[in-house]
Amino acid sequence: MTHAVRLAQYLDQIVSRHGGHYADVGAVVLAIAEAGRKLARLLARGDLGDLSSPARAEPHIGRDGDVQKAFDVLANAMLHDVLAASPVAVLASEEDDAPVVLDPKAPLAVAIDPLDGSSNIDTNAPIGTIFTILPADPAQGPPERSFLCSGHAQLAAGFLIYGPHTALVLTLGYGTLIFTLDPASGSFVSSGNAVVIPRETREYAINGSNCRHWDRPVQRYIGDCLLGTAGPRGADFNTRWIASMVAEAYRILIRGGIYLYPGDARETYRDGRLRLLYEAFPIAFLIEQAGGAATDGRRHILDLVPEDIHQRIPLVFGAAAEVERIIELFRAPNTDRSPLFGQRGLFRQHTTPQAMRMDSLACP
Ligand SMILES: O=P(O)(O)OC[C@H]1O[C@](O)(COP(=O)(O)O)[C@@H](O)[C@@H]1O
Ligand SMILES: [Mg+2]
Ligand SMILES: [Mg+2]
Repeated sequence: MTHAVRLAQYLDQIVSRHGGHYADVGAVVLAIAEAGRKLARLLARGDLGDLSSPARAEPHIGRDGDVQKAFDVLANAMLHDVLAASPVAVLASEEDDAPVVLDPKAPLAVAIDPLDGSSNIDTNAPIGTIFTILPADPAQGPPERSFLCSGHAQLAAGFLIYGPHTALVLTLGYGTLIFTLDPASGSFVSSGNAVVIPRETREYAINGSNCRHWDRPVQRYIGDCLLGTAGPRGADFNTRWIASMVAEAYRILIRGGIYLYPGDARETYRDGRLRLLYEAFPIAFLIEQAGGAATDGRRHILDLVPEDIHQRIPLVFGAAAEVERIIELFRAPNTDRSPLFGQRGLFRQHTTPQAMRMDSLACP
């Protein structure tokens, strides 16, 4: 039997059970939660005025074609402020080209996606803030060095989700817990029960508009799901796509499922869309601590080491049995091909994804 626990209490418990070095980690988590509380209050107003508009008159278009919104910039500035007053040596952010040194003598490095799913600000769909906390590299090297280590180095990771309610999903390596914000008291409170993702699922999330660009193993996996009870899976699948990874991850933590943002044949999407350091690493840590799995198709996400703080990575996470199935399809993509993607199927088989053309689509 577990009891409701406040965030600060939980962090104290971790310190007393697992060591004093978690005190600094706890201070950083509380600082991020404080910024999240303020962001949630702002978003709850609804009318954000210019905050949901492009950040500049000459819109800054990112490498993936995204326009940086004024709210992306505001969220980044708010997180910088709280983390500058925390034991953080260096901060990397999706919104900053290079890491920013805060307190060179401090023990921790933090990487953030200040606003995930920011294309959804106007639509009232859930969006969030993702973070990972790592040990700072004590050597006086270039600031990015602290971030160029494997995902196993993470001391803590989490995300805030700003939806119908605000919640903080957190792991310090001792299970994944969800803390819900009580707007009356301002406290984040958890039931104390660790989250468990079922191994099996019949629900997947992927941006299906990119199907003609996908690599064969992904086409095969989705094709089998689409065939439902008539196909090799022998079961009907449900599909979801919110275009906000925190919202998809939250749903998977609550009721299971699998999320895919694979690499594809488009020039700028060979490595997918999501960033290894501040999107894939924290989500993989949270999902694995909840009994799920995360891969780029071939390797475990947490085994990877970024070469660059903004490096992208194909990302598949969620129900462990489905993630294993995807890894198996990448290992042996041609065995027992799905009829949906065969010669007379929905998508004709091409030797390379680049060779696929629109005229190869034939609606069933
Ligand atoms: O618009 P697409 O290609 O479907 O991509 C949506 C994905 O991109 C993201 O919005 C990327 O995150 P940012 O909003 O932080 O750039 C994910 O949250 C989401 O799953
Ligand atoms: Mg993001
Ligand atoms: Mg973002």
